[in-house]
Amino acid sequence: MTDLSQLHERLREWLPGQRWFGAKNRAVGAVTTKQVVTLVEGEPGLVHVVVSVADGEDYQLLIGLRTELPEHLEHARIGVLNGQVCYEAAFDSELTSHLLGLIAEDSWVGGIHFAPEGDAGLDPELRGRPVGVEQSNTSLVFGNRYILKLFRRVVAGPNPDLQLHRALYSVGSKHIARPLGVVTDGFVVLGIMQEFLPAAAEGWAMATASVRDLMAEGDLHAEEVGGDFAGEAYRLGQAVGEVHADLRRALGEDREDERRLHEAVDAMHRRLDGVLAEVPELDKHEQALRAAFEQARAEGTRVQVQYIHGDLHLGQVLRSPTGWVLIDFEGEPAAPLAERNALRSPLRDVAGMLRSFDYAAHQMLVGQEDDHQLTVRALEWSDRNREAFCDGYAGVAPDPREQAPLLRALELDKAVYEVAYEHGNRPEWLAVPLASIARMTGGEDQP
Ligand SMILES: Nc1ncnc2c1ncn2[C@@H]1O[C@H](COP(=O)(O)OP(=O)(O)O)[C@@H](O)[C@H]1O
Ligand SMILES: O=P(O)(O)O[C@H]1O[C@H](CO)[C@@H](O[C@H]2O[C@H](CO)[C@@H](O)[C@H](O)[C@H]2O)[C@H](O)[C@H]1O
Repeated sequence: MTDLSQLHERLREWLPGQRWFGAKNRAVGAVTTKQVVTLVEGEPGLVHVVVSVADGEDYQLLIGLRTELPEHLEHARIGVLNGQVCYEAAFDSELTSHLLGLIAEDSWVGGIHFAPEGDAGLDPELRGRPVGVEQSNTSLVFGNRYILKLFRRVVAGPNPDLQLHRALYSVGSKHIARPLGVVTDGFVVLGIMQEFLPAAAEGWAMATASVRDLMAEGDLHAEEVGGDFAGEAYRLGQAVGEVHADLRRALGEDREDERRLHEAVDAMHRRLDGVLAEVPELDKHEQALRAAFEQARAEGTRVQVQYIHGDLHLGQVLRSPTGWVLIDFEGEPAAPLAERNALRSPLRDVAGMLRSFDYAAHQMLVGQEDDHQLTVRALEWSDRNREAFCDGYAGVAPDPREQAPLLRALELDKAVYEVAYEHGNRPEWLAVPLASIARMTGGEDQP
């Protein structure tokens, strides 16, 4: 095994600068190497590495090795090891192309299995380029036909993204990208490859463009402005309802049960405890949040549970020419695997999407001077699209609005998660979930 110990100190500095690194708001302790596998020998070389950071998180790295780094890869430099430059290999298409070849040829290298799914029939010759978006993981697109997502934080156990894609594909779901390949070391799913949808637009980009149109025409209502999103929000609601039905069909569901409601509410309080300890700005909302959680318990709504997406928002849905497609069934990146693999209420996904409409409408106001007209427009856009989404969902599944206290508690619980997420990843956006909590509970900090 290549000795990477000379690189550990450098990785301690480099890791927190990566978008996908989960422990950004904590000091990184010692870094140790768990596994090193040489995937490509020679110049340039490619090694697959799993490192542990001191607080027990494991991360997957793809490290390129060259004696000299060309100018266009300089931004990817990590450090120097035995006279060779080490760098983030995801940016080097000369190296990433090997990954597709390994999957297409169903290969084993040093205990790692690169396998095609079913009769995928992959073309091994396409070159890979990284997806240019901020991500929790790293995705490579091959010739606009395949997309390989390499999970950065690796956790042993069943991978919900892979399991749920396989299950949905097996029942012919219209709303997923076809699974085409998997990379695993037997304990951990390291990556999954899917059909790439080149003509698809991201829901977040479409929704925020619609909000921008509305803001530019401050005197008009949402339905009077070009780029109204309500028709798409309705179809998205239908698609999410259909995916939930497909997941029930493929994997079953569990009966309604009051115990589950208590467990769900207890988990909301526990999450709040954790976030309060990290983010003092949330203190003033504690009482109102706990009251909303308890109201859901008191209403005693019975909770039907099943497999769900787990982290549904407008950045996880793509509008393809034939309809909405849901991606990334991994669940919340920071949640423990057991929780991400558990059966949960489908209202959780509905709540995630409702939060996202609120985000799309209000993120544009962050850091701006208060403008009453724009604030009213943002609320109007959010209400209109949230209703349209619920109408679409209710056309194919039980109407989520019939369980209003639980839905509200789940939305607030998601907003608490977002407070922690923004605090750790995008502090300048912390105001977005905090203002939503204030609006929903009638508290301070309302814009
Ligand atoms: N099948 C696909 N076709 C086209 N683009 C995709 C596809 N899957 C993912 N993407 C693009 O890659 C981005 C990241 O994918 P995602 O699975 O959400 O990764 P992460 O878990 O890192 O957030 C998405 O926002 C989308 O723009
Ligand atoms: O897409 P990921 O699985 O990485 O999800 C994480 O990052 C999301 C941001 O990229 C974050 O979503 C929050 O911001 C979105 C806008 O950027 C908004 O649409 C979502 O509603 C909001 O929750 C997500 O929470 C996090 O898990």
